[in-house]
Amino acid sequence: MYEDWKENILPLVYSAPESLDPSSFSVEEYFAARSLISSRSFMIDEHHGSGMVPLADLFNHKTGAEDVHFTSVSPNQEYEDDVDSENSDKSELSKFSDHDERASSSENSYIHSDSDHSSMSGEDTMILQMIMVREVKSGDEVFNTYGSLGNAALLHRYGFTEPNNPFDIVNVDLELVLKWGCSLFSSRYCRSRLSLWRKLDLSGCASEDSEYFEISSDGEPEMELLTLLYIMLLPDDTCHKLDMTICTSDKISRNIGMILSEKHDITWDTSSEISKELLLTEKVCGALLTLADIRESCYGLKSMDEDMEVLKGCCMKERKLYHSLVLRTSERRILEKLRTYATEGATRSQTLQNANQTSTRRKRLKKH
Ligand SMILES: C[S@@+](CC[C@H](N)C(=O)[O-])C[C@H]1O[C@@H](n2cnc3c(N)ncnc32)[C@H](O)[C@@H]1O
Repeated sequence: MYEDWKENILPLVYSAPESLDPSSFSVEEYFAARSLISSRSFMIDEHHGSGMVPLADLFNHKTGAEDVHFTSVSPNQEYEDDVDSENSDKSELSKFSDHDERASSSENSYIHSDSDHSSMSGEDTMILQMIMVREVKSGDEVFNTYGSLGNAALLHRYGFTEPNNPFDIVNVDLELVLKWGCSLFSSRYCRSRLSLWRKLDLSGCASEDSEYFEISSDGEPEMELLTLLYIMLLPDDTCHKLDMTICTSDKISRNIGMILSEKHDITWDTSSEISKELLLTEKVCGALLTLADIRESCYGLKSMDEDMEVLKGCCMKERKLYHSLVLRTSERRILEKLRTYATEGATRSQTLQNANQTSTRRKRLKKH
């Protein structure tokens, strides 16, 4: 953004220093103007990109409970369609920030033009319908929804958070996972395990300058993270075997599934995907617990209780403090759930291992 300002705004100010007050065109002013626009812009379509839509940006956001809904329709459809049967061939309009790659590729970030009347075809006559989809009492606020967004995304794009947001997540950077790995193994070891993981066609979520994994609001980590931890902790011989299998076959998921099931003495259904249960070994669960601690340390020295205390005493006038505390405390609650998830996973893994050992012993006894 700074580069944008330097390239586009600064030359403008230099070109007309008498008529343009430089203080109105400072980098801070530019950032403020950009946030105002991006928090109110919509993705129109592939052809037009993002833009302002007068009136559609009137409404504040409520998660999963919109009162008003936007759809774009062709003029012919407008009078034919029944307002209640809105879903079939109309398209959705949603808010999005033009900085975010995920948002720009997510389903509800576009007005999906129906093919016959695409604005790309030159017919720029799509009509925007603003439809009330709920009863709203007179005097009550009418809400739209900007999508299924966690608090970090809401704060980053729109400058606010929602308490008890069911779409909240915690991001764990790949860098942080590697930091954990390098505390146990050499960096060469970690790099080779990471490259094996990549050979399985896996990756984290990508943002501008980092790769990360999501922990959902109920504390469940992404499959990709579990697989990476699992591979980091595999014994060398199993790892080598996996590497060889990957190099000689294209049925990657099936192969890793077979190797894992072999190791755990579990019957593997070749048509099924690798399950989280299979990956949740005691060691992987231990790694999750350490990762939760490392991630929590990013919040500094204040404890969760201290944060909650400050939040309780914080009024809405202190907007920045309030929203940063809602974000912090909700993320820390998710990390707590991740710990519970890992602890329960470790117990299940232990039980499964004990059961397997008992059954192996019985089989051996029968043979004798
Ligand atoms: C599209 S505008 C919504 C109309 C808005 N009230 C305005 O100022 O134009 C988006 C901005 O409204 C504010 N906003 C929207 N929903 C909100 C909410 N649930 N709580 C607090 N602020 C909200 C945020 O500042 C956000 O950047």
